[in-house]
Amino acid sequence: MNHIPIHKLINEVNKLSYTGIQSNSKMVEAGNVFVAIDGTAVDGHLFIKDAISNGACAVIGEKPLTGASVPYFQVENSREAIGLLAASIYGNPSKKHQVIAITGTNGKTTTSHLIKHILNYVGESCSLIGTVEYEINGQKIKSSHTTPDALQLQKLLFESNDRYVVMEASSHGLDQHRLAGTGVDYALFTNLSHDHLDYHGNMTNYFHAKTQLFGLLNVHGEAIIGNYTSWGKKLTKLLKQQKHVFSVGEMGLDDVQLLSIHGLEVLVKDGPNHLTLSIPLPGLHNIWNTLQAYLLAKRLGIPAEDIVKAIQTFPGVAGRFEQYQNDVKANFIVDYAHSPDSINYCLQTAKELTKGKVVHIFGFRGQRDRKKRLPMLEASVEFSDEVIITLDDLNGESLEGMSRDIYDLIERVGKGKCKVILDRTEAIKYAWDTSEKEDTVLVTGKGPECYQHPFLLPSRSDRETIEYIKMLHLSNKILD
Ligand SMILES: CC(=O)N[C@H]1[C@@H](OP(=O)(O)OP(=O)(O)OC[C@H]2O[C@@H](n3ccc(=O)[nH]c3=O)[C@H](O)[C@@H]2O)O[C@H](CO)[C@@H](O)[C@@H]1O[C@H](C)C(=O)N[C@@H](C)C(=O)N[C@H](CCC(=O)O)C(=O)O
Ligand SMILES: Nc1ncnc2c1ncn2[C@@H]1O[C@H](COP(=O)(O)OP(=O)(O)OP(=O)(O)O)[C@@H](O)[C@H]1O
Repeated sequence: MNHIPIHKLINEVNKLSYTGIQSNSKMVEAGNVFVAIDGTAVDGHLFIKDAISNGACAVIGEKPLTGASVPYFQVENSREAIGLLAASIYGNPSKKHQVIAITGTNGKTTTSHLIKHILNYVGESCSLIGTVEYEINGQKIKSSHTTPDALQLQKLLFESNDRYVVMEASSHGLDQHRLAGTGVDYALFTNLSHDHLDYHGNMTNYFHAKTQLFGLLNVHGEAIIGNYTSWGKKLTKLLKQQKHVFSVGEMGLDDVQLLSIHGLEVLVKDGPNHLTLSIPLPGLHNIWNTLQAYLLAKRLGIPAEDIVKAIQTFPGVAGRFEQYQNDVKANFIVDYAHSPDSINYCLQTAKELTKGKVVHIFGFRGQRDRKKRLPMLEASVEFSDEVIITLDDLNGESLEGMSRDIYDLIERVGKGKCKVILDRTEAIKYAWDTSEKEDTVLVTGKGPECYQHPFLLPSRSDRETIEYIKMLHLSNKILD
């Protein structure tokens, strides 16, 4: 246990041999060390007795304990202790990789996929750990969390034989020390805007959680900051004294400076050089994501011309401004936006691409940051011609409560533009039926992911619904 800072040790031991670590008493097996976590829902210290009766040979926790029948290590932070212990058990696996970790409210997934694509393009192997999936040694694994818990993360790092690991560091993950014991070589910050305040309480705490990533940087590690928001500028200022900081932005001081935009091409200044980059996905937000991936790749030593070519061949990410064009009806776009800022960016992008009207279909995720519902609707009303409010996952929130909230918000900021169709598939069908060829329908929510509850049409995701309606149309069936 000499790799974790121990405050107090009860029932001293000379040498402890153990068979594994567990933070859930129900999963403890003979010889495991049980780590008690004072969690967001329950206090794991309440389950110490259960863990011991299930065979725990030692316990780690934060709170004073008397009368334990096994050694008890009292530490400052149990979640951090798990990470440090797991890293040590697996032989500090982050050291065998170049670890690139990305944080920020939006853009983590897109930027991480871009980076992996560039690395693969130049023949490097790269693991990916993030929202859509984990990919280790070329094998895809279903993702449970954007940032896996400390035990799983260290296991993935251990199993990976890839030279590079690019991972998303969510604010929950950082706050819960899921990266403890991970040395980071490159830490990226994309942006910060209103999200997850149900967990963090306010923007200052949320920002603070994000900044923790930079404390994990190795001595020669580099910070790559999106300097295009006020939070990015604040972070640059904060880190500039002690870290190697590089930035993308609109100012002369930025290492990669955006000079001008010409459709899907941008002119940028990279040090003394000017170059033109083709941006593989529409929208200003994707310009920033691409420039950040470009700068990171430059810092890795990849020649600019290779990066430019790699970016041109980027296929995009499922559900991130994914377009479904057809010959008869509107252009449908499915997007993962679920914050006011991302809705803003997506709708403005859709508007720029559309000759006709822009219709926005979305809902509010149940049991998540209720304070973002109003600014989400405000953004939607401001940038679209028609808004259709529907359901997202309720996550246990009552349908009555959600409906009440929807109608209250429409009453406040709807400006006569909003229509409510609670069945998500019906909402999409309505937009299909009423749209014209020159219109755009933006459907935001879970992108390619399935919704929890079934809707009227036999499809589980927005993508499936659009494909189903298109198929119905093509086969000329009439749906009542
Ligand atoms: C709110 C939140 O983030 N919770 C995460 C947190 O749970 P927790 O430790 O606080 O759990 P808890 O239920 O309070 O229990 C406390 C402790 O008691 C233990 N226990 C409990 C019961 C028992 O009988 N015995 C026992 O030992 C539990 O195992 C736990 O160790 O730590 C767990 C281990 O890392 C996570 O699995 C869990 O994620 C939950 C499932 C979750 O949904 N998290 C989401 C919000 C999340 O993390 N999302 C971000 C992305 C966000 C985004 O950008 O969109 C992510 O990285 O995925
Ligand atoms: N740089 C950006 N700035 C603002 N919005 C963005 C940016 N990049 C992407 N978005 C928007 O946010 C959505 C989610 O993007 P992405 O999945 O890349 O971000 P993320 O940080 O991984 O999100 P999450 O944590 O919710 O998984 C996109 O579908 C798009 O609408």
